[in-house]
Amino acid sequence: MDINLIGVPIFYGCDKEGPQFGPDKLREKNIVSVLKKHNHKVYDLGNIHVPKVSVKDKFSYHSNMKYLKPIVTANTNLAHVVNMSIKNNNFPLIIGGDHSIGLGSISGVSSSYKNIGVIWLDAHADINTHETSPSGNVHGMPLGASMGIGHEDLTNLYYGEAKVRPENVFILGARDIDSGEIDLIKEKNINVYSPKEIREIGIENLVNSILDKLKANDVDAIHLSFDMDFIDSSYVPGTGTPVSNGFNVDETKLLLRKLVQTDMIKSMDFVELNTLLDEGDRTSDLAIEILDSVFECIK
Ligand SMILES: NC(=[NH2+])NCCC[C@H](N)C(=O)O
Ligand SMILES: [Mn+2]
Ligand SMILES: [Mn+2]
Repeated sequence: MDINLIGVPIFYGCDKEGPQFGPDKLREKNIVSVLKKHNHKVYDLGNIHVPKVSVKDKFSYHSNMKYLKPIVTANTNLAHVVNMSIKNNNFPLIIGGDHSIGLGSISGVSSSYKNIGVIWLDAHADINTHETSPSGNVHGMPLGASMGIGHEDLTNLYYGEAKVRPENVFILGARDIDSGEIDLIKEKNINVYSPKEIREIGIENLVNSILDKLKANDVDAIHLSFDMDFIDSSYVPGTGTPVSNGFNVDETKLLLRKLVQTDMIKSMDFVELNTLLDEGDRTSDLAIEILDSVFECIK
């Protein structure tokens, strides 16, 4: 596999400094050589430009979407790089940054395929809108916006259509869901599995059933979006919104490896590493360990 490493040094979506250092931290930890170990060619495309705006302008663009304008700009740039990466037959590995960048990634991926699936590994559902969000943080909105739900500045990103059909979205590991999101999950019949439900079904059974459903829906590629807070909070001090009752490290690796072994995953986000909150380099080292394990299984 020819991998394009794409960094997105942004924290505007979570309104907490730290995630912007994620891409360079992983480079410092030799992410490129770790990926190359598994016989991939790796091209580091560098970091997407993120416009600098002052904290004073947080609410200047919208009253319940903080830093909206620079988020839209950075994500539009990201979408185009991701689209070109796939058109050139590469595998884009997008390193965050906060999870607002899922919108740019998915917009780029969806331009390259007819009908994509999205598997979102996260303690959160990230389907809030400006109307339901309790925080005004855009990193809680990208998956909803990708399905065409929310404010038009987000839903029209890169091109003016929904990027993924709700029936092709699978949220795994969710255990901290806001009330507006619960309503939306019911209304749109979105597939959500908590860690407890995944353990009951079994990791392998779940992956098989997701793949069967996506194939029945005629999906031609799957985008995998991995939020570090998917993992239980006891293992990931270096993430902005940690949640307990998550998977341990081995379960996480097993799930990710089973997912990529389907050969349907054609792009991946890795987000919400906050180096400023980390205990030493514990979470950064774990990030490397997980990516090492995942890319060992990608052909
Ligand atoms: N990508 C994340 N870590 N998202 C956390 C979202 C938290 C909360 N649901 C909100 O919308 O504010
Ligand atoms: Mn998230
Ligand atoms: Mn999350």
